[in-house]
Amino acid sequence: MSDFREQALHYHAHPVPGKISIELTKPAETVKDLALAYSPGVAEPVREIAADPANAYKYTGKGNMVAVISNGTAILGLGNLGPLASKPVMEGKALLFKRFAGLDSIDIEVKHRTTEDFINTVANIADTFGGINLEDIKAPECFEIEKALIERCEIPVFHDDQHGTAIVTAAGMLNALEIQGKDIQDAIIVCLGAGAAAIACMELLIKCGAQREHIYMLDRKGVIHTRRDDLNEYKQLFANNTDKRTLQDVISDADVFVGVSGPDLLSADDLKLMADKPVVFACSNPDPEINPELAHSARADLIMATGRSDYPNQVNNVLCFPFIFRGALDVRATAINDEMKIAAVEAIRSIAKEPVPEQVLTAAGVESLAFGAQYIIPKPMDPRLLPRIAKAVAHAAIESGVAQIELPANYMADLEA
Ligand SMILES: NC(=O)C1=CN([C@@H]2O[C@H](COP(=O)(O)OP(=O)(O)OC[C@H]3O[C@@H](n4cnc5c(N)ncnc54)[C@H](OP(=O)(O)O)[C@@H]3O)[C@@H](O)[C@H]2O)C=CC1
Ligand SMILES: CC(=O)C(=O)O
Ligand SMILES: [Mg+2]
Repeated sequence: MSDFREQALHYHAHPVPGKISIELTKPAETVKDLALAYSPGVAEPVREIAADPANAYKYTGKGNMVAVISNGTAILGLGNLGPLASKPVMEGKALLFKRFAGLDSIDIEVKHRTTEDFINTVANIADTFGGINLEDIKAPECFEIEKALIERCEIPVFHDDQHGTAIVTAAGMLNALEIQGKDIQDAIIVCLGAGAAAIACMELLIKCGAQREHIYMLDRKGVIHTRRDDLNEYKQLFANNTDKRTLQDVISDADVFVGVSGPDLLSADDLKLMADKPVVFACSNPDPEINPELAHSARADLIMATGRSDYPNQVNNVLCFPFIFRGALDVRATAINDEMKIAAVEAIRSIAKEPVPEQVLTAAGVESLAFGAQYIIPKPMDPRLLPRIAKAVAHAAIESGVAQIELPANYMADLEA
């Protein structure tokens, strides 16, 4: 493990510190080049944009640029370690935007005193970008922040830990339940965690058919129930009228466990209490709520997923955010709405049921992958994710009335071939 720690630190430090840099898209070698790129030539697009702000999409990188913005209050499952400490994660998200969707992305870590300060800072710089990906901002402030920024910004604002996680969780969950022969409408669901990811995951599972009264949500104080007087308005939506108080109370005979809380909070004994053929998504990063080896040794009839790349079934928002922004930006969507989110869920789900390309097997280092307990969801390096999700999302944006331009003819056709 310490070897892996050394490798991770070395990866981040060499050959240059960090994971992203800026590249030029125009020649800048000659006097003529500089006259076009800077003074006097740059004045021409300035005048065009001043006359019509939409020209920023024609003459600048705005339309292909996403800002990854955090205040570092919920860095993965590591907690509130501040804005600067979140920078490796935010650079990582920028790397993933570029690698998987060709989107330019820059990380911005914001130090602030009040939530209003944060909102003002982001709203005041929003026009620079084609979209804003909020990241690792803790609940409940994240809900107020996202709502205010959606109202104030003309570009899509998307809190990835809420909606990216929810989309991937829903896609994986529907597939896992199908494999286990269970219907989401009947499933008893335990959600450990009641923050950004938890609330959004459960709301989307409800939109996909789960029954709100079948969901038991827990925070650090235990089960969220109607007699608690310490619940914020978001937790209140999941308050059960129940006498159950502990994880052990609610996990007995549960069909599903979703962990979006912290490391090692689910024991093998807890797992043994679950119903036959359970589904366990232990999504806390970097360390899941239960170690997969421990979980599989406790239950042979289990479908297990984590947020990590080094185990089967990676339920991680990387399967969503690069591609949903690609589709949204390509039709200049003003928002990422529920229709676009559901389109992403269906696109992700369907890919897992199809034969897996050779290059994915090679990248995953396995000989075969087929829809089943060890493969409920596509791998992030699957080249079908980009065209399929982006296209589904762009069409959903057009059909739901938030797109500002039509899709180009044959959109993504070369990548789908
Ligand atoms: N795999 C993936 O794609 C993703 C995984 N995650 C993971 O989900 C986790 C939460 O992230 P996020 O929602 O953004 O963070 P938040 O800070 O918004 O929420 C954290 C929640 O976890 C609860 N929690 C923490 N420790 C415990 C504990 N010991 N027992 C019970 N509940 C606990 C907190 O309870 P309380 O309300 O009482 O403080 C809170 O409700 C992280 O580990 C993160 O890595 C998040 C996004 C994506
Ligand atoms: C994956 C991710 O966004 C998180 O763990 O916070
Ligand atoms: Mg995150």
